[in-house]
Amino acid sequence: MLLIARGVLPAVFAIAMGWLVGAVQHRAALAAPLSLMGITFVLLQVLTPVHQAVSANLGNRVSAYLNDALAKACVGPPGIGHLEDPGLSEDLTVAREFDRGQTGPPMYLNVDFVAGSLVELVGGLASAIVLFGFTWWAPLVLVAGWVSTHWLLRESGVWKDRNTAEVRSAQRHATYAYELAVEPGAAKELRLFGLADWTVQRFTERRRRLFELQYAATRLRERPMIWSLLIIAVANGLVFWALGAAAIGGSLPLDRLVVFAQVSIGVGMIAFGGLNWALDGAAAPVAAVRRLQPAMAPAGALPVRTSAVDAAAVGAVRVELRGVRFGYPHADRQVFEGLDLTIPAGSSLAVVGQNGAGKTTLAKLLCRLYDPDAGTIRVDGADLRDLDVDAWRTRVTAVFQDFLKLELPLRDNVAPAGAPEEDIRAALADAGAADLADLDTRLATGYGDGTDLSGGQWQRVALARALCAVRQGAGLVLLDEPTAQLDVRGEAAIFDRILTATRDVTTILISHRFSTVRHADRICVLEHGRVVELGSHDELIALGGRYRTMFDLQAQRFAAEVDEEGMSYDTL
Ligand SMILES: Nc1ncnc2c1ncn2[C@@H]1O[C@H](COP(=O)(O)OP(=O)(O)OP(=O)(O)O)[C@@H](O)[C@H]1O
Repeated sequence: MLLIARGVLPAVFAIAMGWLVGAVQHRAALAAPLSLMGITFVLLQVLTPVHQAVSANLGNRVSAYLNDALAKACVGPPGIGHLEDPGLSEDLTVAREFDRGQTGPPMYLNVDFVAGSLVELVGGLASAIVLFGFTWWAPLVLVAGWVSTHWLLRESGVWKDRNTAEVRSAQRHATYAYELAVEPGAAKELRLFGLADWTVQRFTERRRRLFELQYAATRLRERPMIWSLLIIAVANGLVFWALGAAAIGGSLPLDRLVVFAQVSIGVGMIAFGGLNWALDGAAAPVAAVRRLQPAMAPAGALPVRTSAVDAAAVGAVRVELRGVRFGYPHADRQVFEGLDLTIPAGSSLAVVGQNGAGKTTLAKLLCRLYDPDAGTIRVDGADLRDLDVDAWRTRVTAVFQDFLKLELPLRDNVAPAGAPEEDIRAALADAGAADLADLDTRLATGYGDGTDLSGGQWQRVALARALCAVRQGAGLVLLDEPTAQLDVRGEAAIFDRILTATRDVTTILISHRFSTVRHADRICVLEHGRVVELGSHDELIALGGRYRTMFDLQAQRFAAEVDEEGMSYDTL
């Protein structure tokens, strides 16, 4: 309504002006035409800022809708393949970054442009309708002339090529360099390794490339420009010639001439303005989100079998992997090529192997973040794919290497889904973090009551989260380098407590530290996607194979340590 009202006002103003001229000519009363002119003028002034506010609001709502839709598309799938899929990452960048204003106006401005341009379109059409009062062909000629500019100049649209791979890739790199520059996480090493200038240069280069692409797309191409000018000149020449001829011939009185001359100019509002460009700018993130939604769902999907088994069991879990084959999507290398492994319920298994051997991938498969390409993973005899994913995930818990640091109070970091306070405190104590902070202290700086933790302290919190989940019923615990950031003293002390706390559940410990590994009931050595050795520490040492070699290598570098207080640590 607002849009149409604003659009027709210029035509109404032209009519009022003609009425006023006629009234002056015929010495009639001026009050009515003057009032109409006044009201129209005031409305024109008032409606513009109102309209801008409404369209900015609409733009913000569109942004919020897109952000919501993207968040749901990312979080919705039960697996995580869609977030690690290189084929989706460029769309993800466009969809995520659209409102930062780096690659085009933010959504609220785009929507304002679109709304403003639609007002002009309505205004031009309203003028054309009034012009029918002069003659039938004049508005048709003018509208055709001005509409042709949309078609002819469309080719020069700012972001006509916005969705090309080159634009998206330049955009992604520019964003990456920008984040490196502004995020605190990268600040230390950027400075230490002298990368600050490189980052700025990289950002500037990518931005320049984006501007070049933008300019190339914007550049008015000569031929369509000349055609546009010609068509518009001919159309306006014809109409104004006809208006002049009619006025001179006496068939068009002055008041009508004033109206028709004004609306003839007004039809020009239809011309190619910011509409196409703004529509492109507003449409690109919408298109990216709409492409992502259907693409992400299958990439992160975990097929549900019809014969779903209830996973609401309790106690330690028995895990069996048979002939498991797995490769990450789009990767040319298989991580597992027929992995066989059995982990009895209530036992602890340490997994060792070189970097990239697949230890973390094994943990991801057991959490069912991915399904194997072939083979089966059975828990307590049931195929993991037959279990309800959410129910299974209440039975498995993990500390990953890149564990989550929630900007929430310590209490919520330990029990994100809630747990009795005594369990939270006990879990913190088991992780050696009993005195870390008050449970209600927010673990983030930048808040009045917040505090940040050291790397090792954060690791204890992540450990406490897993141990708290054990108290809530998890039967399988995956610990991926759970003590990597702890000091030797802390590690030795905590490890015993972890073993006690996880005594009744099945534990899989991934570690390069043989001082912790040796405590596990059994140790498995992963190599080239297979188990090459399996047994207790003593058995594998006696075997004299891969484990023995790795153990001896580390043993040469670590002797029993005695600190300044005379305490000795069994580092190996
Ligand atoms: N998201 C991913 N997409 C593609 N390939 C991946 C992905 N994550 C891991 N890989 C590859 O899978 C292989 C196994 O990785 P994984 O992280 O399981 O090794 P790891 O044994 O845990 O290594 P580390 O000891 O360094 O932690 C590696 O070759 C790695 O490059």
